[in-house]
Order: sequence, then structure tokens, then C-alpha cells
Amino acid sequence: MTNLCVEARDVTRCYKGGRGIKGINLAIPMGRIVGLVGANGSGKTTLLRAITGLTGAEGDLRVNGLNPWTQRGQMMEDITFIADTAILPRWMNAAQILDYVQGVHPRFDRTKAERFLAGTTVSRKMKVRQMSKGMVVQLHLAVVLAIDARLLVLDEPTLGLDLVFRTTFYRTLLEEFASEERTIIISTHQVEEIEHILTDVVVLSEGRIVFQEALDALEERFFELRAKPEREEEVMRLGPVAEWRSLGQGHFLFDLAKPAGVTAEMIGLLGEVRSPRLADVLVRLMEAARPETAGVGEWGHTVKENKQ
Ligand SMILES: Nc1ncnc2c1ncn2[C@@H]1O[C@H](COP(=O)(O)OP(=O)(O)OP(=O)(O)O)[C@@H](O)[C@H]1O
Repeated sequence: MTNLCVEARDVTRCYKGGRGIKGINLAIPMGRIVGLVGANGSGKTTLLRAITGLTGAEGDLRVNGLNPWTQRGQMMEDITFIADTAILPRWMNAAQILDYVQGVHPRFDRTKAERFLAGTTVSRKMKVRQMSKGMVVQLHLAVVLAIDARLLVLDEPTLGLDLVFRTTFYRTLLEEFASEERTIIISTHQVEEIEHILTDVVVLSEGRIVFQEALDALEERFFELRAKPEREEEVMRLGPVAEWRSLGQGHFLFDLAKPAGVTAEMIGLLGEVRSPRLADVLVRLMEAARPETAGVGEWGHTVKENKQ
């Protein structure tokens, strides 16, 4: 029995013009909370739809050990997939939605959902169209948290919500759903909002995975150096993976995994070193992976003027 929740080997779904996802290799162990990050059109939704069996693809894909295309019915008993929290049928009231989920999902615990809703402002008789977006999220959370699934797939679940509801959504998810036996995959554009709950991050660019790493390892791997102009030539010789300017000062991102031989101590001799923000690392890596910005080195260099 495998302890991998998602295992993808060379998964490819090509649309016209070479768009889609290409050669995806992924191994997500059970119990992880994975952030799927990438620019618009990078393939996040396509990958999540393949994982949930909604989109066909070439290659090998196993979800909880099952084939999403030939064993979808059985596979979905253990998965909850939310494409958008705003899609609940507007003409139904909260109680009818719970009736519906109870009818279609064998692992739905109605009592648990009712208990969760009792602590919110959503009443059982209220129709979805009468609810604010925040209330719809509460209702959605009640459904999600009451389904005893081993994999929860969320495709930009908090789009269009205000900060308070976004924060509540993720906090509740972490407190009420996450466990060692459950895996969560969340696609998002706002990685800084969820980085505190993630264990891993996967970055897509133009349909390919350009980076995947556990967050713990990321902290050990990446350093940001602010160097004085007179030291910049020396800095460049150490092979930063990206560089940008802010208020005239050069910022250099180093990945200690490449090139081999560079250490934090060597970097520290050339200026002020700090841990970069995750969002900064990911944005620089995504920029560097794009053909129009890629330059020297495996990731390429990006030189950007940051006006802030
Ligand atoms: N059914 C389809 N037919 C044709 N092209 C498609 C289809 N679905 C997706 N694509 C293309 O595949 C690429 C990846 O799309 P996808 O929706 O997976 O990206 P995404 O990363 O989720 O984007 P966003 O962040 O904007 O939601 C895009 O270029 C898109 O136009």
C-alpha cells in the first residue's frame, strides 16, 4: 500500500497552440498541504481537473492508489473538489444544499455540517442568492468539513472574498480539516496568504512544473543578498538565480542547491543577507522560467526594477 496521495508520471494534456500541461511528475505524500502556484494560464486548473478525473490526459496518474479516469467513481468517494466557492446553486436554501450533499456523498456527516453552520450567521432556510459571499463561504466550509475525504482539492477557493473571510477560510481549514491522513491541494495566486498553512509548494509555468519543494527546505535553500554596487561583480560570479533592483539597490536571490559549492557564509561576505519572502522567491523563479525573461543559468536571471 502506497502512502502517496497523488502520483503523476509524465502527465500531459495538450490543447491547441501547445497550451495545457506537459510532462508533469509529482509525488505528494499523504498528510501534506500543497500550494499550487503559477501565473494565469500556467496549467493549475488543468492539473487539478486531471487529478479529479474531470480532464483526460496522457501519462500515469494515481490518486489514493486509483486511476482517476477508469476508477473515478470509487476515487471520488475519498475526494472533495471545490472549483470556486461561488458555485453553489443560487435557488437552493442551506438545508436543501445539505440534503443534496447527503444524497450524493457517502462520507457526508450531516450532523457535523449542521453543528458548524449553527456557529455562523447562515440560517437553514436562507437561499444562496440571499447570502453574502462570506456566508456562501461558511456554507461551503460546512459542506467541506463534514465530508470525511482523504483528499481536498481547492482551485482558488477564496477568489473575490474579503481579507477577513479569506483568513477565516484557511484558518478553519487548518484547524478543522487538516490531519496526517488528509491531503490538501490548493491552487492560488496569493501564496503569501496561505504560506503559513502549506507544507509544500509546486510552481507551474507554461504547463510545466518548474519548481517543487517542501517549505522547510526552502528556508534552508534560498537567501536574499543586498549588495553594495561595488561588490556586484563579485556577487554575479557566485551565480545568483535572480536579481532585481529596489530603490537603486541590487537584490540577489541565491539558491544554495545551485550552483554547487556556494555557501551562505560566502554570500554573507558580500552584503546583507536575509531570508527572502516565499512570494518573492516564487515570483522570481516563475519569471526566470519564462522563455522571454530567461537568461543565464538553469533558472535564468531576471533583472527587474522594483519601484516600491
Ligand atoms: N478546454 C480547453 N480548451 C483549450 N484550451 C484550454 C482548455 N482548458 C485550458 N486551456 C488552456 O490551457 C492553459 C492552461 O489553462 P489553466 O486554466 O489550466 O491555467 P490556470 O493556471 O488555472 O490559469 P488561471 O490562473 O488563469 O486560472 C491556458 O492557456 C488555457 O487557455
